[in-house]
Amino acid sequence: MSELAEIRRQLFDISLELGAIRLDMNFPFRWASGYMMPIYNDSRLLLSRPKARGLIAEGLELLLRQNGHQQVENIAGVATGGIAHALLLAERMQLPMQYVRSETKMHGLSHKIEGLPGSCGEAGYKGQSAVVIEDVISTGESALRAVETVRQAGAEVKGCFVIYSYAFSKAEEAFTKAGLTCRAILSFPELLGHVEQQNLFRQEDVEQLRHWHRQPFMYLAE
Ligand SMILES: O=P(O)(O)OC[C@H]1O[C@H](OP(=O)(O)OP(=O)(O)O)[C@H](O)[C@@H]1O
Ligand SMILES: O=C(O)c1cc(=O)[nH]c(=O)[nH]1
Repeated sequence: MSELAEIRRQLFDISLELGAIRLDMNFPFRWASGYMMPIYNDSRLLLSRPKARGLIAEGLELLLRQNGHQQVENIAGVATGGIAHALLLAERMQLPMQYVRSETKMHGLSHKIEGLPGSCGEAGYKGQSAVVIEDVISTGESALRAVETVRQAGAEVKGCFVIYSYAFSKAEEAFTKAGLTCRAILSFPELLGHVEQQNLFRQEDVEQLRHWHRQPFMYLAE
């Protein structure tokens, strides 16, 4: 088993043990995008386990290396879900870290990006490279908004790296349009493989989820 596959296996095990991944076909969860969906992954729960924190830092660094970005100069987390994960990676790689708010702060120093030294003006990154770290990718809108903010602040964004992605084609197309790759340690199709192999969900739930994933944005319209 590759190093990343082993990290993936352990992170799925911990997520399922913690109850971070929840299914409810009858009372769906409201997502940030407003859609009501039958599954929710609270990846923030992983932060409660030192073991998971280590695996996340290792997994993100491996993904960066696999994609040739080990020389990146900045790690930027998407607020709020991506902040802690970005910090874990920045600490491991001993790199500067920032986080990107969804809205500009309306008091204090009026920042949208926190952690940039100097005036944090439009060109705060001064042409340096950055990667954007997010916890979950559903539609990809939150991460791509942060990418745009980091670009506007003068960074060359090398890619987006995340803990868990639903791997929807809608998100993949949005990243392609933004000229960016998004790589995840864990994905929904891998989750289904993991739970099926270990018989962790009822087979009818697995089938329903597989069906849902083909046309997720039609879920309640069916
Ligand atoms: O790909 P998307 O469709 O944008 O959805 C994913 C986003 O949703 C969640 O954030 P949420 O807005 O719930 O806030 P939080 O990070 O502050 O918990 C998650 O942390 C991602 O940022
Ligand atoms: O799209 C979302 O809001 C979302 C989905 C999910 O599974 N987990 C999460 O934290 N956010």
